[in-house]
Amino acid sequence: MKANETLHPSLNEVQLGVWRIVYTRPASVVFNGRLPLGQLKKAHHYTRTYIIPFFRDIWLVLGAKLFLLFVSDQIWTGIRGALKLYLLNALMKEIEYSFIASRENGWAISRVLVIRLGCVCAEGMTRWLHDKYSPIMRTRIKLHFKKVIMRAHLRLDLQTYSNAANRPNIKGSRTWNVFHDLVRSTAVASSLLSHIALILELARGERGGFFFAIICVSKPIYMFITKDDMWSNKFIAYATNPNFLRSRDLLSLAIEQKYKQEVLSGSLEGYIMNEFDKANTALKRTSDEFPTEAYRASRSPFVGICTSLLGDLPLMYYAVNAIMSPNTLSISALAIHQQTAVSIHAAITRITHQGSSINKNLNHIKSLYDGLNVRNSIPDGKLPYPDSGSPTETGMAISVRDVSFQYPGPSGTRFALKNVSFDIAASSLVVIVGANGSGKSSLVNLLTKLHYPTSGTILVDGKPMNEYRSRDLRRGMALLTQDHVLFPISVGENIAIGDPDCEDGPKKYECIQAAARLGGATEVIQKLDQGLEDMTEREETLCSSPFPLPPGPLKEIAEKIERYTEFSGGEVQRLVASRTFMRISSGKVKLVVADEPTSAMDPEGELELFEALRKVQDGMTMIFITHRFGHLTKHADLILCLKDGELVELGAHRELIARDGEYSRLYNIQASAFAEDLLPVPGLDFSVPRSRSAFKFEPNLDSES
Ligand SMILES: Nc1ncnc2c1ncn2[C@@H]1O[C@H](COP(=O)(O)OP(=O)(O)OP(=O)(O)O)[C@@H](O)[C@H]1O
Repeated sequence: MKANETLHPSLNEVQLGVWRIVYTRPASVVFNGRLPLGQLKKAHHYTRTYIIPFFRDIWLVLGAKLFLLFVSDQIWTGIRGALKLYLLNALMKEIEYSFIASRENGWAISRVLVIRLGCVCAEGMTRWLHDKYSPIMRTRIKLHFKKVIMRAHLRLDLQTYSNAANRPNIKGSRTWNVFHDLVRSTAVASSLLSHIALILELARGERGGFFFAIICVSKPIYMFITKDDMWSNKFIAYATNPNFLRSRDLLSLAIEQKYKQEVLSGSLEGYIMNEFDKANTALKRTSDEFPTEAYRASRSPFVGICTSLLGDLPLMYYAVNAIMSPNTLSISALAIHQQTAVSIHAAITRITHQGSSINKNLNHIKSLYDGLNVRNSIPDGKLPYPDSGSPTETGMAISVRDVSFQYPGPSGTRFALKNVSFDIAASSLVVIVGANGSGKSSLVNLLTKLHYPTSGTILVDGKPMNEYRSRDLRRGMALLTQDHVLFPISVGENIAIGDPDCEDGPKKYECIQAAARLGGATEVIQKLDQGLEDMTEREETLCSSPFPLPPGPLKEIAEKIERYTEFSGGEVQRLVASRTFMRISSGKVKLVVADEPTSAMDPEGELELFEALRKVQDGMTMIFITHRFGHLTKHADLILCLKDGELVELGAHRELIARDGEYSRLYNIQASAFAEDLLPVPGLDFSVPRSRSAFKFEPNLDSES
């Protein structure tokens, strides 16, 4: 936010040291004579749509017995404090009475003692039950909601998924905490109510007791009233001080690994330290404490002094009372009142904390259930693919009719594609070229139904794409991009997952080996300790003590557990390409799309991959995106040349060279750099450069044309 921007009337702002805090104004607490109907309606809607389904699901997962056990345990936890205080009060009174009256009072004391002991035993018993059954309940709830959340994530298409608001913003492990927190609110509420009941009960039995009770609860009430609104409302805090921001950036330059190489090679150590000192000197005495700390330091001492004085008020009252009219209040009453006041204070504090955590928890539940009901933005059809009308022996035929496309959300403000039309014949080899940002990837995202055109139509085998079942259509496609990654599973499964329907057995193993060969990954796998069984990177599994492990056998075990194989960018692309060949081996693929899948590969690997793909092309349409003009462009049946989201040229290589337009311009930029260095290579139907590190392109094409 800029300094001169005016603030919305619903917001307040305050500067604390280097931080600017903008927060929503607290809602008016003054009752204006009308029921806050809007709020009530909202609460009703929330309860019906989110809270009841959440608790119903948990009831079903836990079963009635465990559910009720948990809830009653929480209520008991809430009231047992007040009950114990009540019994303590009774006990102290009886003891006091026997002292003052110098009379034996054994029976009454024993009776109260036995009840209190029963209460303490019940407390121990419920704690044991809680410890025994909580892990069972926690596991059941977590597992159930993990599955629900996974399903909610998996069912969303890419276009819908890219909007973070459509994704459940909660982890399975968090659901237990949400449930626990919500039920704990009943414990806090019952604790507050039972302590209030206790203090009223105590007040009833003493002369002046009621006034004394009010004095005892004055501190928690005062703290509740003077509670700070800023942090309990929605707020943002952002650093505005340029010197603070600079010193923070310089710190990250010094300590973050990603900058290390450049800092070292540029000998920037001295510069960074000097600049850091300069920024800190310029910061002068402006506090860079975290906003909450800075706020605490900025508060007036008045509230703190009043709070402490109110805490001591019961003692003062008792002392004055003892001087003025002795014997009106008992010592035990003072102790119990004080203790009750402390408990009420604790309950009120917990209720205020609970308020913000309830809000957070309700938002988690909302995002969970909303996530389950989000409608995918890409329409799904009913037709199976390939349907009875599609030719079985040939690849996918595609027609793009006047398609324009704009990415959803704030980032997609301009059209990535504008009025694009073309036809791709079944089983043809198509290459898409164009400068960076010209719309190549966006186009294949539409052809593979990962995104959906803003306007226009795409026909697949003569029928609109959205008439087919998305799942079937995607099964008939294989997409290979430079961004594809290895999954956190074994290397073998990373390849096998290309054809998830392939049944385990020797045939599957052979298919994996063949796919690895075609993807150029055989050597990569041979280098691994456990071959196909090797694990790729995975989520951390090690849980160790918070102290750093000293060198020794324990550390060695920990290192072994954390070990996984790291692959270079080119090796990852070879393994991912193998996955695509595995997919192709399923026999269901009718369209292969490769979006610069060899960007990190060496020239030999790239050449082999393109050759392997062309060899298996039979019965499939293939679309390649490339910046490198050469083997692919020469053999392409159709080249689509994009510029600024528009299809500016289409045709075969020679036609486009002859046209002397955008394609020819891009081609000549590359060709001119290497044309003189090329020699024909025997055994290949096109020439490759003499040097393996040289950029490959197709020689003599101009002269041929
Ligand atoms: N997820 C996205 N959200 C919003 N805009 C996007 C998104 N992806 C791409 N764009 C925009 O769409 C336009 C076309 O991008 P696209 O990735 O299709 O180009 P490209 O030709 O594949 O580029 P490159 O050669 O660099 O891979 C660009 O202006 C880009 O900024």
